Amino acid sequence: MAVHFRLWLLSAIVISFIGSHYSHTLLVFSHSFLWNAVALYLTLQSANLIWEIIIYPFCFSPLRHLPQAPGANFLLGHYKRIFQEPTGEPQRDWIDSVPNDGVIYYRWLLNRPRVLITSPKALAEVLVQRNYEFTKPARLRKGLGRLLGVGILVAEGDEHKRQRKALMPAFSFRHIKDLYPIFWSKSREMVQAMLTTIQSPPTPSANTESPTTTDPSVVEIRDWASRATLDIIGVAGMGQDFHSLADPDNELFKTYRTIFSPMRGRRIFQLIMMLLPEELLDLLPLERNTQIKKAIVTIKKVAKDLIQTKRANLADGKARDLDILSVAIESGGFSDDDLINQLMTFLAAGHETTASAVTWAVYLLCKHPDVQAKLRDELRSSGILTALHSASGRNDAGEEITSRHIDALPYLSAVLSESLRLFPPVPQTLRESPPYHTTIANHPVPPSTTVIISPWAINTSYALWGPDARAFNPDRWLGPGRANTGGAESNFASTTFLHGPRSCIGMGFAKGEFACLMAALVGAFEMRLRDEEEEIDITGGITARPRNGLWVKLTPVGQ
Ligand code: HEM
Repeated sequence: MAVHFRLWLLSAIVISFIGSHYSHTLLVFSHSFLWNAVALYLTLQSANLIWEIIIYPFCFSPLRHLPQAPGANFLLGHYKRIFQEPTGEPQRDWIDSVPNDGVIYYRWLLNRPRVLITSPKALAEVLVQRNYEFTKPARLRKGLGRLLGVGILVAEGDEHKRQRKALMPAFSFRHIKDLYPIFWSKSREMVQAMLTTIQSPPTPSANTESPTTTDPSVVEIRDWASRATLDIIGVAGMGQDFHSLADPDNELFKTYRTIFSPMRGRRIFQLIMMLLPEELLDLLPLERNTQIKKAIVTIKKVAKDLIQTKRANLADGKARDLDILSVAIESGGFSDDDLINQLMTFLAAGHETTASAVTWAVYLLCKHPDVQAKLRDELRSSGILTALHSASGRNDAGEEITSRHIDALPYLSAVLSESLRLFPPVPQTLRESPPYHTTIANHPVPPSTTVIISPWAINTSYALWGPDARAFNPDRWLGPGRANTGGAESNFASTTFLHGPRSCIGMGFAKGEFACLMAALVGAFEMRLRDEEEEIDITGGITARPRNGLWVKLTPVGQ
């Protein structure tokens, strides 16, 4: 759009200039260069819009021959559904209802093209074989970079490869396994703090966002999960405890809560973001802009302090750590500004996602009390409950809980895999085809077309998961050879963490902390929804969440 704008403006100026100096037949307003240029620019721009919105999509685009989602409007495309429904929901429907062989075509507002990837083969092509050809769209990079830092999440090509290589040691298999005692001790801290809260009279800061709750045993799960995961990424990823579990008024936590909370008019804001030139968007006097600018100052300050402390520790010759920050500093590949950006990325990407996973797992367990009870039985017979409830935090054998104990719980693993399948915390992500004509699954795709990867849709596709694709069935992950596949034929049937060189670098970290947090929650409490009949309204930008939070009634259980 920006290129076209400049191109048309330049053409109008050049034609007006030639007209006013050499050939008056080119002029509409014979005596004014300026008016002539304006008239020409508007004409060219209108012609271009008619071409882009109507003529090209309906008469020339090769995408018009692809299987198409039904119900499009002449000008709005499929945008009405996309606007009204939770992220990924229309795609979840289309993937099952539109016969296709790897891709589906639909149209965003003003018929902007979208190619939805549906088959494992096409996913492998875009995410693995040709990963660096299909980049993140510039607008997405700018939007993410603004909030999450210009770090590994938004880097492309060789720069991405370099950053990933430098950071990988912090995510090695062995190192992640060594972090389990931290995950477990924070999980215990969380349930102990919850226990204290539900046993004391309600206060505004204990049951946050709870204007209506009078029952102290009802808590908002997402809030607690976010505090726990923020503390975990602090301790395990950066060597510093933010203490947001102990102090819900912690500034960093409150900052993230503000920027990640579902905001009024989010869809409208997103729409403005997509349509306005980025430079203009930043200048608008919107409350959201003010919030983000304030948040960035706070987060950058925290990141800067972390770097200074870590550098001082390293200079004092204190023991070398393998946390993300130490690894990044010691790689020597990042300036201080780069480090701040990486920390911003890991702080946000590393806690909001897992908090979302915990929220949805608790939701599913409330909806399926039989599964919840069976899981608690497994935890009890493994000795985890003893460790959870004992003052020392050790099990009957006097051991502290490590990856060896958590990884030996097949039903826990099955429940979590099934929950991550049905409610992937990142419901959708985008790519852009290269700036030349290409193909996906042998179908022609025009330059710079937006490509949609929808874990929300793929993970519940009937074609990939069979007739019970949308049911909560942890048992599908049990039995020989099923622990990693859930019985699906392809690894690409689940895209919760994506695949390939840009898959989630924190997957092992996330799975470890998720398992510990859920083991502690289920071990400590019997959980029921506050309103059993309430339909959950899903919202979310980067991560999916219940619009009004997840309010759960907790009843403490013994060993
Ligand atoms: C259940 C929890 C999580 C889920 C579902 C999740 C999901 C994802 C997904 C889908 C992506 C790819 C985004 C894209 O390319 O469009 C991603 C990337 C990433 N995630 Fe996670 N994530 C989780 C937890 C974490 C944690 C705990 C960390 C850090 C400790 C982390 C750090 C990152 C980073 C740095 C990237 C960018 C990787 C790259 O581009 O090379 N994530 N995550």
